[in-house]
Formats: sequence, C-alpha cells, structure tokens
Amino acid sequence: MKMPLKSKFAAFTKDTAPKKRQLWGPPNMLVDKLNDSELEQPYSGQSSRPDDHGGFQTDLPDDLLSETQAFPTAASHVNHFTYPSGSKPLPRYTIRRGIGMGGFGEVYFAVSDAGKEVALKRIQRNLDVELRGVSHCLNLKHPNLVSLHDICQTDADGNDIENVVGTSDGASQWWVVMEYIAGPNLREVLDDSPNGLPETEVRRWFSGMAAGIGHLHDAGLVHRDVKPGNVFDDLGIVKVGDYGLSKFISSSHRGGHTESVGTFHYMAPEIGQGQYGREIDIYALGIVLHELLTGRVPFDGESCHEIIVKHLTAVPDLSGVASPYRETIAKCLEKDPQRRFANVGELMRSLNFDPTAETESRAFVAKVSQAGSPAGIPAGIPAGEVPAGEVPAMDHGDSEVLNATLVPENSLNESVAEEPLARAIRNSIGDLGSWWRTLDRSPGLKALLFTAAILILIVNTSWLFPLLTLVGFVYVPYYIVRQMVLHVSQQPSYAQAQRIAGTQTSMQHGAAAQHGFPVQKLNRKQWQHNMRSGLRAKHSVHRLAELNTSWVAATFSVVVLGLIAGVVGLRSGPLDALAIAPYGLVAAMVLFASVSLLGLGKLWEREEGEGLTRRLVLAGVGAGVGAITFAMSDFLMLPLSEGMIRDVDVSTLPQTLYYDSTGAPTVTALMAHFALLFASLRWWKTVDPLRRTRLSLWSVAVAVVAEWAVHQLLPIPQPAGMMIAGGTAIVVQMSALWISPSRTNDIQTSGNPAGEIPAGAIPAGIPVNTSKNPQPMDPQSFQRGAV
Ligand SMILES: Nc1ncnc2c1ncn2[C@@H]1O[C@H](COP(=O)(O)OP(=O)(O)OP(=O)(O)O)[C@@H](O)[C@H]1O
Repeated sequence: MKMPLKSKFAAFTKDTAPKKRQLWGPPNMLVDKLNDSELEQPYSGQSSRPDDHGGFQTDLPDDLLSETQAFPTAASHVNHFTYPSGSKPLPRYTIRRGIGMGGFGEVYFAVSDAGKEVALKRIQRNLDVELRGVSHCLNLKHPNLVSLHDICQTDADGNDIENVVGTSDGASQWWVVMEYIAGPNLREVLDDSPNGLPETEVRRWFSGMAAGIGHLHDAGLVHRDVKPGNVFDDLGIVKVGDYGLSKFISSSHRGGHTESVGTFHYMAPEIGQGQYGREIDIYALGIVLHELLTGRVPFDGESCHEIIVKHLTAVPDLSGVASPYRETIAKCLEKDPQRRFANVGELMRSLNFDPTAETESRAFVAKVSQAGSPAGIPAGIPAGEVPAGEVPAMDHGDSEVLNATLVPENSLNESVAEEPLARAIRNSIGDLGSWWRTLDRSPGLKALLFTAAILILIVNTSWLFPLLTLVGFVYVPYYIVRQMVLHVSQQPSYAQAQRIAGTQTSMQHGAAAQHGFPVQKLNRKQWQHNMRSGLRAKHSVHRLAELNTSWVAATFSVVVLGLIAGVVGLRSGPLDALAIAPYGLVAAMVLFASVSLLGLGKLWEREEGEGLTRRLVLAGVGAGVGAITFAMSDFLMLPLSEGMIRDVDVSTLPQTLYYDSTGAPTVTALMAHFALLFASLRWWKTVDPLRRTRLSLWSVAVAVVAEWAVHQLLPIPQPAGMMIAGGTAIVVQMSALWISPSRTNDIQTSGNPAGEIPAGAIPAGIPVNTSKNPQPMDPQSFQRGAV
C-alpha cells in the first residue's frame, strides 16, 4: 500500500519528532523556552539506537527532546547536537539551540557578540568545501532568498583559520553563517494541509519561490535542491534557502545529501545523467506547484527506485489539476529538459500571475513587468531609490559568463542545448499563447479575431506553403545532422550517462559507505533493470541520432569485411566482374540485414520484450532479405544454382513451389530460408546495448550454425548463406550501441559469473535484493538496517 508523503516524512521524522512549528516563532520566545540551564546539560554520552520503527530512541529527557530533537530527514542518524547552548564553536557567535539536521549537517540558532541573530550550519563529515565562487553566493541579495552572511573554517579548538581556500582536514570545521528565519518552512505547512493550500496561498508561496530561484538563475546559479523543506515563510515573505551549498560541496561527498527521501520526489530525470542545468530547478518547481495545489507530489512510490523510474518514464496524472496550472506543471515536468520552460519568467507568465497581486514576490514583479531593469529591484520602487547594496552588481551579460563558470558539470546539457531557431519559434509560440490568454477582450471578439487569422492564413497558403516546405527541406536535415554531431561528440561518455537509475545505487552506496560498510555491487539482472530504465527515458531524437551513427558504422564494417573476404577469396583466380559480383551481393545483403536489425534493436532496447512477436517481425525482415537477394542476383545475373548447393540431391527439392528444375532457389525459397533463419535467432539480444560484450564470437558461431541447419531444410547457395549470417552477426555487434558494464562501475563483473551477491559481502541488517526479478530496495529499510 502506498504511504502518503506526509506519513513517509513522518516515518522518517518518527514520533519522537515534535511538530516543528513548535520550534518556530519569535526567536526570543524560543530562547526563553529553552532556558540555558536545560540546554547546557552536556549532550555527549547520550546513546542512540534504532527503534522498532526505524527511527531512534534516545536517553535524553522527553521534555528536552520535544524542544531540541534533531529530526527532519532520514539523514538524522545522529540524534543530538554536537554543541550545547552557550558554546562558541565559531568565534563571535554563541549558540542558543539546535534547530535541526539536514543532509549536510546541523543547523543552530546563534547570536553574534553584537546581538545579531543568525542560523549557523555546521557542515559535517569533513566534506571538501570548494570556495571558488562562494563569494558570489555570499553577495547575492534578494528579498526572496535567505541571505548567506559568511562561510568560515575553524580549527579543532574553534579558532578562525585564516586561509580558508581549500579543503578541510580532519580536524577543521566548516560553518555557514546565514540569516535566521523564524517562520515555518513549506514542508511543515504542507504537512498540515494534506489536500493542498488555498489558491491565494499557492500563489503567494509559488511566486516567492519563483522569484528567488529566478534570481539565482540570473546570477548563474542552479539551486539543485528545490523542495518545500528549503522554502521558508519569514513574516509573510517567502524565502528560498540552502542554495549554492550543494554546488560548493564536492560532488564526491554528496551521499548524505541524497539520503533524504524527500529529495527524490523533486529530482529531475536528467540528474542521473549528471545534468545540473537550471532545468532541474524548473522541474522541481513543477513538482512543488503540484504539491501546493493538491497536497501530493506527482510521482510517489514505495521506494526511491520506484520514484526515480516514475520520474524517468511515467506521465504525470494531472487530471485533478485545474487549468492553467495543469499545462504549466505538464511543461515543467517534461522528461526532456529542453521542452520545459526556458526560464522562470516564462513559467510565471504561463500562469498569468498578476504581478500587482503578488506583493510578496516583488522581485519577480520587477523582473517580469520591468524587463530590462536590474533583477532584484522590488516592483514599485524606482531604480534610483533602491537602497545601496540592494542591486546586484551584475547584468545579464555577467550572468552568462557566470553560467559558463559556475555550472561546469553541465557540459552534456550544454552540448544538447536546444537548436536556436527551434527555441526562438517555441518561445514566440509561447509568448503568442500567453498574450492570447491574457488578451482582455470579449469571447465574441476573440472568436472573430481567431477566424480572421485563420482566413488570412488560408488566403496566403499559395506562397506560405511552398515557403514553409522549402524551409522544412533545409531545416529538417540540418536539425538531424546537428543532433547527430552533438550526440556523436557525447558518445564516449554515454555509458557514464546511462547511470540514471544507478543514481539509486550511488545513493545506497553513499549511505553505506558513510557508515563504513563495504559497498555492494549489483548483480547483472539488477544492473540491466536499472539501465533499461535509462534507455527507456532516452529522447527519440537521441535514439535516432544513435541509430544513424550505428548505420554509418555498419556501412564501414561491411566495406571492411567485404574487402577482407574479397582479398581472401580472390587471392588466386581471375579478378573479373563475375568473380567480384558474389562478394558484392553478399556485402549488400549483410548491409541490408544489419540496417534492418539495428533499426529494430533501437525500437526494442527499451523493453526486455516478448519473444514470439519479435521473432515474427524478424521473420518478415528475413523474407525481405531473401527477396532482395533474389532480385539482386537476377539483376547481377548471378546463377543461384551453380556449385553452391551442398549436400542436397536436386531431385528431392520441392520444385513446384520452392526450386526450379535446375535446383536453383526461387524467390519463395530464398524468402522462406531467410525468414526461418532470422526467426530462429534472438537478434534483439545481439544488438542490445546491455549485452555482455561488444562482440561475442559465440553469437557469430551460433548464427553460422543456424544458417547451416536451415540450409539442410531449404538449401541456398553456400557459402554465401553462411557469410550473410556470420557477417550480419559481426556487423550488428560492431556497430550497435554497447554500454560497458565495467565502465558503469555498478555491476559485479568478476569472480561471480552467476552474478549473485556473495553471502557475507553485506553487513547484517542491510537488506539485499537477490530475487530473480529484482525489486528496488526500500530506502527506509535500507537506512534502518544501515544505521
Ligand atoms: N536559515 C535558517 N533559519 C532557520 N532555520 C533553518 C535555516 N536553514 C535551515 N533551517 C532549518 O534547519 C533544519 C535543517 O536544515 P538543512 O537545510 O540542513 O536540512 P534539510 O533542508 O532538511 O536537508 P538538506 O540539507 O538535505 O537540504 C531544517 O529544519 C530547516 O528548516
């Protein structure tokens, strides 16, 4: 049974977690509640252990627990804060209380020596912090962003470390000093509203989020962790927090970050491919909008794997969402990042947000309604009156430069960037659509305008149609070639990019590794299962480009094999057209068969497939090969009877239907022969990107033996038949896409041919899925066991 999101979070936060709203409120009140005498009790020495529910029990007194417990995510495997109230682990700041714990570490409420209230985030686990570019984040100012004040490093004794650039050693400690937000976060608000929020509230939260995230994008940053838990209500102003951090913490250490199951629900499909463009934020915004409206996320499941697969493959059910939210969410949740909104402004325009109504998202107003004014100037405030320091010192040109420098991991994404003309057309159509929707005219007048526009188009078809056809003739080949070139340039990293569902594995590995457990490898079936999800999610343009690449490779392979066969076969004897022609015929047949099989393989790579249907289709391909063989031999005037039928007495052949009086096969015999040959072999396995090795000589041998067997029933000239069968098996394997299991790292490749996980490789308590039909592991039980 599916667990509602709220319960899922509740399961993680467990019943030990108090309503977090109790923790919020005016800070002074909180400080009062948590008086120092209570808080100064030493935290160390308190034991924690897994309880029956997968949460934790603690020996801390209940009343203290109710105020100070760390709880918010599954990552809360440490259930008490390191620093008690009154301590000064960071010079100039005194900790008042712990607020909560997330994927990166603990968050404290603290007060500076001068009395400024701040939130201190202690980055745990000796993470590498790359400070290059952090200053840019620190200097961002926007009403809808939680301000980052500083990032500091202290040594083991709590002293400032002067030279902060670099990575932390074991003894030093990183701290993020940020604006303290007293209000609730959106996760808590949504947990209290299982059916979603009223529309006005939806608009307030969403426009504030969009404004903050839009500003980040303009500054060349991608948030990467947009989720309700990172959005706060600060006295009516919506603020987005936790930005930038994931960028500056070395990716090799993000295991903890992904431990929170909540994150999976907002994870764009391309993240598994290492793409971190701003489109992932647009995707997450779409998910949050759905949740704001309905109280549910569009993709939920029993396990993180199920959720990821849904992100990759499922079409969201938006039937319960009213227009225009439905269309907007659908576009945000497009699997292909290029089909989503190009930017946050476009997203907001699709919702017809009335800029004047969203007072909380004033910066967004500034951006949308005062296009051209510096981003971040609240609407209604003349630029000249903006307080000093409120205007970010960058323009859009700077943003582009920053994009290039701050989002380097997204090279894959950059290279498949939408074709400029297509983007311009798409944007224009989008703009036209939103203009039409916002056009303040009566329905009658709108209908009249619409009819007039159609009429104008019809009247002008005489020149419009040829013009568009001409443009199409130029543009379509250009588009395909562009995609091919871009795709081919990405081919070397393809196997790596296919680690989509491997994200789950990485997450499990990350969690296991963090707890010091040996990392478990997947068995072959599990690996294939995960990889197949990635293949399924591939965009059809990429599929087409791959197919083109394979076809080109097949042509080269055929030429090379043909030359080799020719050199070997014609090394002695006359070198005339009649001698060369049979090799040409065989090469042409191998090419035709390979091209057809590669095409089918591309169609079938998404599924394990149903054998019988595929064999029937293959029989059709074989019949085609036979027919063309006959036609070509006729055209080249190659006798099919001469010396090539072996082991067969011509008089025994069924002449009326299959063979003529000389024993030469008719077109029917050739068609039947190849139909039988193609249907008898599982060619889809031979061209499967997930096959065991790129070129299996065993498959080639099987094809040749099968040809020999069919030849015993329906003889054809040999060794031409065997050359066609064997040659096809070689060419398709050489040219079909192959994802190397060893390059993807996740599979157990050696020492265990059966692919089973060896007993004892996994510590007790971590569930191991060894079933024949691998089911994804449940992150909750995983973490329960792991901790
Ligand atoms: N600036 C802040 N002011 C007040 N509370 C904050 C602030 N930043 C974070 N918190 C709270 O601290 C707790 C931990 O936050 P943190 O961002 O570390 O974790 P998270 O968002 O739950 O997980 P992750 O780090 O994986 O995004 C949460 O309850 C969050 O609401």
